[in-house]
Amino acid sequence: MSSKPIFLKVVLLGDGGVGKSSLIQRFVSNKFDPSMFHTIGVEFLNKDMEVDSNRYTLQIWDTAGQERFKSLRTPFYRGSDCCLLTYAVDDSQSFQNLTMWKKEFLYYADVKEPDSFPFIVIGNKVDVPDRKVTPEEAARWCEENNKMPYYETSAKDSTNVEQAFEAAIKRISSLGHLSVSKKTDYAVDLNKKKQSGGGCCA
Ligand SMILES: Nc1nc2c(ncn2[C@@H]2O[C@H](COP(=O)(O)OP(=O)(O)OP(=O)(O)O)[C@@H](O)[C@H]2O)c(=O)[nH]1
Repeated sequence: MSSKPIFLKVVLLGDGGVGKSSLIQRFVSNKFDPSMFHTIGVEFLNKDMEVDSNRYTLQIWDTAGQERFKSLRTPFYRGSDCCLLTYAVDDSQSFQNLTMWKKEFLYYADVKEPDSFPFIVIGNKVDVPDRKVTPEEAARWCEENNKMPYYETSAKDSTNVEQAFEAAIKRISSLGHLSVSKKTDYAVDLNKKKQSGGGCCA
């Protein structure tokens, strides 16, 4: 096992309300809050993980999906090792917007080689019975977009949440992105900034 954890910056993008904050909360704290409020700007949380006998520190950035917060989130895309494009399976529009989210990320993160950048696609809220996006549709989109790995998750009941983050690490590794020297100290610690009352970092 490696002695020092490998640091990776992971960013979640997707429409407002698809469950990005909830997925992160489930992954980091194993909790689910049904009254989660919209994120303003960005925030991040760290989580240590072991995959294939290597230790990692994931710095997971939660971004505000609502359009009005675009200028607050885009400065934080740079330096990302992986982007988790997230939609909700009961919200067709959020699935259709994946192409927009991918473009936004590639542009503002200033990715030089888009075809080999590690993306993962997450279809969240799979616990909801009334789904609007089929797994086949999602798989097709992923296939057409450099064969991005695809996970259907539920932050509510924990389905596939850990697996999706593990897949992110494996995707980074398989696309050869682990060779970049990693620093643990460059990110600014931002306070929670939910509309529910936390400080705002915008
Ligand atoms: N049924 C169900 N509800 C979920 C799930 N994940 C999130 N939710 C609910 O969906 C709503 C929005 O969740 P958030 O995590 O705030 O969504 P977000 O993508 O972070 O939204 P923004 O901060 O606006 O970008 C909340 O009421 C959550 O409780 C899930 O897996 N299943």
